[in-house]
Amino acid sequence: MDHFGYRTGRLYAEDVDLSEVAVRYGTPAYVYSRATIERHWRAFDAALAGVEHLVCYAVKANSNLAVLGLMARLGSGFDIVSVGELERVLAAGGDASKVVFSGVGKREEEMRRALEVGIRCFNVESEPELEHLNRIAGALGMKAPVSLRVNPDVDAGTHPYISTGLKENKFGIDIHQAETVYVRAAEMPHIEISGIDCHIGSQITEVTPFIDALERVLILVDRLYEHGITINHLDLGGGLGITYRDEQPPLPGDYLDPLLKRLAGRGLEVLIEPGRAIIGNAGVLLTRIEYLKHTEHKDFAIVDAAMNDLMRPALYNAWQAIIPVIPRGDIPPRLYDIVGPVCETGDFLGKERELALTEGDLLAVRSAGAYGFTMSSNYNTRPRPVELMVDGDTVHEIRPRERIEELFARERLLP
Ligand SMILES: Cc1ncc(COP(=O)(O)O)c(C=O)c1O
Ligand SMILES: N[C@@H](CCCC[NH3+])C(=O)O
Repeated sequence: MDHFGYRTGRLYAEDVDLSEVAVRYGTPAYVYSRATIERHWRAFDAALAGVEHLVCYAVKANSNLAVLGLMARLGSGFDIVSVGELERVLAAGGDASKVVFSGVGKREEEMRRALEVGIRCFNVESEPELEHLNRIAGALGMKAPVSLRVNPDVDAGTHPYISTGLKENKFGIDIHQAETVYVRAAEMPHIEISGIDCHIGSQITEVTPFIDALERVLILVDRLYEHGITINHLDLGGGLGITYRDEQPPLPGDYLDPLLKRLAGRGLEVLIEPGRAIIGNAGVLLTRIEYLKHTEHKDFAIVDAAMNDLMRPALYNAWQAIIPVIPRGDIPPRLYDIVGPVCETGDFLGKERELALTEGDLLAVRSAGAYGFTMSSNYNTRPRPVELMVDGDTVHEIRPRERIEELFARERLLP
């Protein structure tokens, strides 16, 4: 459930008319809804209310400081993959002791900074990384809290580019090797084993892969007890999908209940790392039609947003709903490819969409809150869009549109 919908023939975010937003702030523009973000976060938190838990929002999904600040005020934890994300969390008022650090390639300075600020846990993804962390923590005279991210070899049934829990993926430690690595970790003087972590992929719309992964992880937990290794927390990762088109992913409670049942009586704290399911449907990308181009074979709506602003369609052939901000009934619909101005054939936001359009009309690309702005670029020297947060009837400009001069301000001519 989100807070976007039509009122008197116009698309609103909460109590704000998006056609007015487009006039005031220009297009393209990312618009997020605070009420939607908070509702989604609370749904995860409530689903875990019966156990000790921490919802660690996956910062990569949308890392604007205003978004992170909302999470911090809700008491959220954070899943980060770089020191850059860590600094954002801290700048937004996030609590370092609620941060978990994932990622296959953590650099030395990143580990050091994370240790210094006292993060909750490192999700270690390989044995060399573990050894490295042990050395760095030792040099600082500290112990690093660790969970190993295990790769359970489970098919998450998602796009191959966003599946992470298959044995051929680069992520995590093969579940069959994890026992040995845990035993080694237990012998390392500057490593403190805290938990076990498992993230199998993104945009997962069934519960079964999560259950399969958990069952494999629990076998490992039992074997670790036999070695005298105690696990305090279980990090179930993120990955719950959203409705882009007609997918019907489980609600947070329906996804977590069967997992909690399998954990009953174990006394493990539960961590989760949702990103997309919190922020994905809490954002839209507003764009205006520059030209309608009719060829013998196709009709194109050329809009002012492009693949550099929203990369998912080009990168994954992802389908995201594209709807008019002010639907019109005065002309018949046609099948349009909605394309941007970038010089790439892959620069499309949607293909073969049935829409009634004229030049100057506004469109909203839905489900753009997650992996939208964070994956954007300046390709073709295009300033990235303004980001706006709607809160009731108020609009906050949470990142102004970039200015062209800023894009090359750090570059230098040769002498
Ligand atoms: C380690 C880790 N945790 C959490 C997430 C968040 O995933 P999602 O946005 O699908 O919930 C990701 C991204 O897939 C990830 O790599
Ligand atoms: N960027 C991907 C999700 C990747 C998740 C990161 N592990 C998407 O837009 O669907």
